[in-house]
Amino acid sequence: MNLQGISDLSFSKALVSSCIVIGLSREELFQEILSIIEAGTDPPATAISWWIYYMSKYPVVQEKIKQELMANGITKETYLTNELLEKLQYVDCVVKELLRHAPIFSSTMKTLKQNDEIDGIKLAKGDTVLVAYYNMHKDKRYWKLDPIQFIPERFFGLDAKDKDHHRYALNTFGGGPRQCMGQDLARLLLKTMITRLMQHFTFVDGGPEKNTGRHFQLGETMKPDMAVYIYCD
Ligand code: HEM
Repeated sequence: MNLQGISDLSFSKALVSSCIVIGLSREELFQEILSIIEAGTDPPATAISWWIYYMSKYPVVQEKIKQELMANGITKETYLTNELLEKLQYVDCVVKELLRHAPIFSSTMKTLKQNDEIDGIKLAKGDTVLVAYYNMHKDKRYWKLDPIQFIPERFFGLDAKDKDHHRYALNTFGGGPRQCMGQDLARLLLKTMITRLMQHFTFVDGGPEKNTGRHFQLGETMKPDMAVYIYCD
């Protein structure tokens, strides 16, 4: 799609007014809108794919989510509200563990605005640093429970061993002024989708040969290589 392609759409006039107000060119504003649409669709969809993969490997987690839904009176017919979702603490931890575990974006790049030094390594203004989220999320130095395992309980309850993890050990949405602007929406979206899907389905492992969990890059994010059976509840 190019600018010409949207010139007849009704929001075209609003677009031009917005450009004037915020001081962006029409082209720049258009690119901003495109990046929000792209950033807002592919990453959550990838995250849900990974969640389905992990659920197929960890049936006990699915069972616990379903138990939490039942304990809160949530059935297939229940209309999900914010108040209801807020009660689902175990699902919260599943989302957190998913975002720790899944390599949706495995890293980000940052350019230094001033000279610095990290662990004795001298860095100069203008240097580019790769921040490897995925490595930090799986680094045994920062996690008390085995970081390779999918364990939502590490964040949950009185005995949550990794509740007070190093603040940078879990960094799915980046940091600083360019961190993900959609992170609250993404968490809400994931929690809602997980709850809805668990009301209706159970995911079963398609076997080690097809349901490998190896990741491959497609578009901007890392997708899972998976094959699961889906049973309607
Ligand atoms: C699970 C879902 C998501 C993940 C894992 C994710 C992750 C990220 C990451 C890692 C960055 C780069 C941060 C950095 O370099 O410091 C980013 C940027 C961004 N994200 Fe997300 N994101 C998700 C969902 C969303 C949603 C739902 C939206 C919008 C509706 C969104 C909008 C954006 C935008 C606009 C940026 C660029 C910010 C900038 O450059 O100033 N993201 N996201």
